[in-house]
Amino acid sequence: MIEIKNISKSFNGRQVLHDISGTFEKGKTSLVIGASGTGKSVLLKCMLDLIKPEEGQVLYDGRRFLLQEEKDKKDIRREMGVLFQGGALFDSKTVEENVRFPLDMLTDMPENEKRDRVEFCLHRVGLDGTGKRMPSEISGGMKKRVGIARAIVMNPKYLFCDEPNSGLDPLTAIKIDELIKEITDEYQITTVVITHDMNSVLSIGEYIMFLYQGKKIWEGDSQSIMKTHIKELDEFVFSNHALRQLRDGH
Ligand SMILES: Nc1ncnc2c1ncn2[C@@H]1O[C@H](COP(=O)(O)OP(=O)(O)OP(=O)(O)O)[C@@H](O)[C@H]1O
Repeated sequence: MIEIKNISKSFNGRQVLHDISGTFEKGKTSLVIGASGTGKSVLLKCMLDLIKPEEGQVLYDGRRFLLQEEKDKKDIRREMGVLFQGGALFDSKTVEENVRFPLDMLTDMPENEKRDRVEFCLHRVGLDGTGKRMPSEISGGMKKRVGIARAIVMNPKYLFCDEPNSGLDPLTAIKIDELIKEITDEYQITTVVITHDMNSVLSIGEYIMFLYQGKKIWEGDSQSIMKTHIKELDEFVFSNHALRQLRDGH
């Protein structure tokens, strides 16, 4: 479980996050949604301690993460997997080398165990037999899968996915969503997904935090957000009437 408590952040005197609190539960896929520029990525970076908020704390299974000594953060950092926006693969490394990178950096696991773990993770994301290929030789959806394999290679307790569907066609996006949800459920990970994809809201949002202009204006599950906040979602998040069409069955 991840708890965020009263996170506030400003840049150059302009407040971009206002007193955000919420709880992301173990074994659930939680979404943070909102229009462009509303503070989703800044919130994620605060949770990862890549940006320092002026106020607030993040607790990982009760363990305070912000403002701790670096040595105290190390254990929690090793329990995190991150799927960065755009995948962030190393272009000069093969698929296999990309996935094993965290094992090389953070563990002294024997070579054969590393090989087995990489093979297992590639298998789990449906990429058997692609280990020797270069990122330039695989599709966008496959790159996301490699990113997911790398994010889970350390067997994380916490998984963060920043816009996992960006740049994907709708069908591939649904498959990536399903994979994230399956993995979350199977390994009982606490997963936080930043998205503006309405299909994700409908299909995988077990808990949704809805941000607007740096404030949390709503939280709950996908059923109730569809019932009670359709107008705000349409206007502030998607701006394209697509949700209304879905709701009305067009
Ligand atoms: N390092 C920074 N310095 C100054 N302002 C920043 C910085 N990072 C983000 N901001 C500002 O904070 C606000 C929130 O940005 P953020 O990237 O979190 O939005 P977002 O909701 O993730 O948007 P998008 O969906 O487009 O990625 C924006 O106004 C942005 O310009």
